[in-house]
Amino acid sequence: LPSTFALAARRARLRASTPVLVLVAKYPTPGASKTRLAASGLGDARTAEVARAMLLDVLARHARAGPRVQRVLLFSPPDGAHADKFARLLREAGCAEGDWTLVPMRSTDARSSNLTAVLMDALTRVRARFAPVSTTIFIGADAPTVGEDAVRAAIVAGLDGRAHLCPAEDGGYTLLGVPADAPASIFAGVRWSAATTAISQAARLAEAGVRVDIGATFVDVDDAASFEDLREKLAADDGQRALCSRVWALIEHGVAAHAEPNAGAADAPAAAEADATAAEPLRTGACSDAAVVARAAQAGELQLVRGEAFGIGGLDEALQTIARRVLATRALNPALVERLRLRHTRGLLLHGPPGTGKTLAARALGRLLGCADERVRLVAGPELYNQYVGRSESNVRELFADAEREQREYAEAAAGVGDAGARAPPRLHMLIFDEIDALTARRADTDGGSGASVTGSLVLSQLLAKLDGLSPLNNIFVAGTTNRLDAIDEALLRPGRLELQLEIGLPAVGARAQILHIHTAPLRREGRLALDAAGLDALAALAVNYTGAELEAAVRAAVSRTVVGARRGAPWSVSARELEAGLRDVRPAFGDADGREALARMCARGAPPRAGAAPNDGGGGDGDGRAGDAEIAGLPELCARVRSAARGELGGGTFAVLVCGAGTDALARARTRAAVAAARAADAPLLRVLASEEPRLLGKRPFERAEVLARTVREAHRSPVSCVVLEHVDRLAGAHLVRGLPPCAGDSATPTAARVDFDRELLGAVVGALTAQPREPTHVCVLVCTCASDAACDALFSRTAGEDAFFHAVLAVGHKVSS
Ligand SMILES: Nc1ncnc2c1ncn2[C@@H]1O[C@H](COP(=O)(O)OP(=O)(O)OP(=O)(O)O)[C@@H](O)[C@H]1O
Repeated sequence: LPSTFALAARRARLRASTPVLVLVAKYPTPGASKTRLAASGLGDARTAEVARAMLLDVLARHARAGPRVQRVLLFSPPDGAHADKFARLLREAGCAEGDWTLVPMRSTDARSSNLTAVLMDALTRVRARFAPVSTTIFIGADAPTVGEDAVRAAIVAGLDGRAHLCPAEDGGYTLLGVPADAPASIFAGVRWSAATTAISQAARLAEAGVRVDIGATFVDVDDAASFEDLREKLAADDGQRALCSRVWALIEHGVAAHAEPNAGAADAPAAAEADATAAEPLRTGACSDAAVVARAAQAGELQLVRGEAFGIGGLDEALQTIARRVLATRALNPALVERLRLRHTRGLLLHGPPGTGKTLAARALGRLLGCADERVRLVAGPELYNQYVGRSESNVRELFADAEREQREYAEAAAGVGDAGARAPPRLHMLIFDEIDALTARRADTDGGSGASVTGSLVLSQLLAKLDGLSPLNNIFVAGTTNRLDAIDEALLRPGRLELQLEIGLPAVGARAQILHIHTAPLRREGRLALDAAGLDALAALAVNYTGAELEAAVRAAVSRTVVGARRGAPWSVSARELEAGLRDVRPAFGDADGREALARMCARGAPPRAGAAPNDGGGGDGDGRAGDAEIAGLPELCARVRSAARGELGGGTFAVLVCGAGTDALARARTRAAVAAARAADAPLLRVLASEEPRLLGKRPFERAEVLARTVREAHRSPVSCVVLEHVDRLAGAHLVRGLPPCAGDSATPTAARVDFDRELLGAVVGALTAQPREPTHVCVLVCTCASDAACDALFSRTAGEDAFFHAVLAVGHKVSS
């Protein structure tokens, strides 16, 4: 109760105080503002016009904000001449006398261009001038769509002592409401003009003990891409268009930026361009409470980590998890980290199919960690190998050398020996091992001590030694990417090594739309994309199982098609038709193209040897189990069940079908046709056919065959719906006939009949494939198996007796399965 009263009293006090809205604005002088937008082909004069129009819109829009709100125009350059110019702008915007108070921008230190100093000073002066002040809300002139609702939300949050932060789409922020109790130091150490500006600001607020509400996201215009985003937003929203009438008028009169912008950097309130300070890693600042660890990781702040700011689509959740696990402790003061004996997460392993953005995500993490590009090293696995004895291991040691040297110098300086200049904590280095499986294949898997395997093992041992030896100050972060988690030596995955492991799977439909949006952005900016967002969404729905890299390739293919198809000199733009054709040009690795070809070959094998029959007509059937194959009793019903299973009507999981039939050639063919029909009924976007006579299986040892089978099924499970045909499952399981013992005169041994036996390893692999369930509970995998001999079929059933749930559907072609 007392605390409830205290809170109510504070609220009442704050309600009686004045909220102040501070617009940070730089005068739109040609050549001196929005340099990146100007460089994008718009030119200095037009860019200044855009900047001016946005400033006028913002002034007019917020002049009408709530009656008790004080409005300050914090202007730069801060001289008398510009004060007059801004006064004229205010009149031009239709503002009444007193709507805005003109305050020249000033910084408290010699570096007048430092945005941190500018904002700290502004906060202190505003609080002194309008005391008592409740919330101080900073906005910029580059975000004309930031509205009254956002300002109101900031004022309300301030009454409860919370900050309110509206992110920009590029990782910066467009509005910050600072509550009355927050110190001005919340701006110290913020990384301005970066894709991590918003999260860095949120981390600083958390360190100061201020909770943050994350508000709506707005466009912050500073380059061609964001200007185009603004155009799209205004075009789609009548209300916003009316409130941003000046900038819209310019857009309507054909102002457009053209060249490829420098993506990724962000401005926080308008004057961010003026900030010349070097970006600092996220580990400065003072804090005194271990609870800040929890605060830094609180969900609100993590919403600020957006893949789009790094040109990554569909990986927001993965990036937020990485940020939570990796950034939270690194946002703390190193001294506190030492006192609390905290150990940062020092390693990350991203695994998943090729081309899904694992390397992109690892690089984005480097930027989130404030690692300058020269301190991020991308190492391709095989690059480290050297034929000379010991060279490969020394290559590994060299990778760590710089970070270790900096760490040593710091430790020496702290102990009073060595160079005193090295007292600043060593900066973070990042190593990204691409295809780390090449480097660290499981030591047990390396075959029998060949030269290569011994080197691989030594390289891994060296890497493990280096990871274990990293000093507690943790000035190095190691990330690995792989397509084969199963091939990674477990020693590498232990805590303290690559302890955070995340799967980056095939992108779902929303993620595919985002990726297409990212890769078509340059076309859109150039006015060469004849497709809106809804069109891209429709395309994404078509591109089932395409990875990010394949979507990018499809866009490239569409551009080539359009350019080739366009008449010489005629204007061209990429349409939905070309993008669809581009998708068809790219064969997705997790698609059905290879499977369809294999199925067509199977279909040809299944055709009855009838004179004049087309190879693909399945002998009087079209192979889909609906119209033809009438002579195979039960096939239409089987196909109907498969279809319903593939649609998810029977729930997620593995759905196995066994088609048996042997004895005569006609039965064998009918069996093959039935399997093809069942596989086609599944109509799965991922289709694989594995036959025992497969070239990739021939001549292979049982464990290698088992591995191919396991990998095929594992990959199939990545797709929402998949179908794997195991032709001759009995042979895949290594079925063979064991001759019986004949009765023998004078011998006590009982005579036995011939029986079918299996290779234990292969049978294990087949049973494993039949029982394995996709990790995603909604994914469906249809396994269509054929069995080539009655005896093997019976044996397979007797082997799996009690577990006949293996086969959810059995079609016995021309004979009766005994089980
Ligand atoms: N999620 C994504 N968003 C945007 N682009 C993507 C995405 N995933 C992949 N791409 C595109 O594909 C290219 C390759 O991606 P990346 O190298 O990160 O994949 P990967 O998963 O590391 O592949 P590999 O396992 O083969 O190394 C990227 O440069 C990018 O253009």
